[in-house]
Amino acid sequence: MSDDNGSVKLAVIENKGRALISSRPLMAGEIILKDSPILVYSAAPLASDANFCSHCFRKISPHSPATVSCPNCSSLSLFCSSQCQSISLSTSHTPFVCQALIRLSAAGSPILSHDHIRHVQARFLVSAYNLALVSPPNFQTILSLQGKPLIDDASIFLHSLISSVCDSPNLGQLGFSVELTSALLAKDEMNSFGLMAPFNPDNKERSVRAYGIYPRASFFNHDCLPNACRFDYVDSASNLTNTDIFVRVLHDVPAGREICLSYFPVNIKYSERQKRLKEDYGFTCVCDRCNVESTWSDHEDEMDGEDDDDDEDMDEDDGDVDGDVEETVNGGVVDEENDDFPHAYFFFKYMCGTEKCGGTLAPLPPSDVGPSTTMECHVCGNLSKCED
Ligand SMILES: C[S@@+](CC[C@H](N)C(=O)[O-])C[C@H]1O[C@@H](n2cnc3c(N)ncnc32)[C@H](O)[C@@H]1O
Repeated sequence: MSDDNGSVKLAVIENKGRALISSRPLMAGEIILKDSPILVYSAAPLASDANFCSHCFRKISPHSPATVSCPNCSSLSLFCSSQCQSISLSTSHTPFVCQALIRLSAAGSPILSHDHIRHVQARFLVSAYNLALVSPPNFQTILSLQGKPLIDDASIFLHSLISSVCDSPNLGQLGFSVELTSALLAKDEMNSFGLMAPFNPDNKERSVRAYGIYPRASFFNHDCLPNACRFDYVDSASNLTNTDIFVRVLHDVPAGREICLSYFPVNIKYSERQKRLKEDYGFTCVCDRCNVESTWSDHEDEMDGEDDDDDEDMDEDDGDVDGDVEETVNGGVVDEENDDFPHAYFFFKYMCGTEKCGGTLAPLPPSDVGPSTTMECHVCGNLSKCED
């Protein structure tokens, strides 16, 4: 596999599976992958009022003259324009989806007494089975992604729920079963990207508006000191491509190097990162940062600007980052004053300084004259001058 501009290719790495590696030297800020989702579904609780388009997930006002609703489920599904409505009625919001959402949201529906996470999983399953009916190749792509099925109480409950709300004689031909439902849930958990609502400094948590499955971006492995991060522009990008994601490298990368994202904000402490990666992704991280931090005591674990109470909250006062970095190699660090914290430079240069943000900074794409010195935060979107 190669992307549009030939910057990454698919490889297999021992103990990691498929991975994306640079096929040529990459310049800081370069867009190495632009990916469109094959499935996007809402992260909102069922039976809640929609305040974003059910197709493109752009924020909308229910009172805007352009806003239209679904002719069948009315306020359950609003669209930002008749164009989105028309596309959606034959793709993501077919009669199959509409009827399932009406039933799931009806008073007395068994899902309504469950946690938000089950609502979102139910939405995902309806969307995924709909995809199987409207785009079998994309459905097969989802099944080809990483993720081992686990038949547990949650998947048994969700399968029986979906059986009771989804009507289609064609589902049987797809192999509709609790095994398939469990497999889909595993693929979603392992591979979906959250499309975030805009950053609001008053909220501690940045809410996820929708989840998307991106067939090529799903091949990025995790590193606790990533060399790339992904950007989305759900509210600001032009209609119908606004759910695309863009992956940019943080710094220059030589050819043949694995390109990794961090699966969560980088300012999370070692034990929490290991726990999440094990529980949610099924692996033990042995990246360079984890190797260093595994030798730290619990006290030291909290010394790099991490906040125990809030993963998203970078407490700058706790940071060891003081700019005393002597030399850098490829985004790595040589800090002569602090051998125990070789990644100080990463936090200094690539960690967003906006309060309560926790985002990663990447340079804007390079121009003909060279790399940009403006950094963009992938969470709050703030632009700042590069600090060296
Ligand atoms: C989104 S997928 C990434 C692509 C995946 N390697 C594949 O073969 O499709 C996430 C999965 O990749 C593997 N993975 C990602 N980062 C890893 C790492 N740093 N070390 C070991 N395995 C990793 C884990 O199996 C994880 O559940």
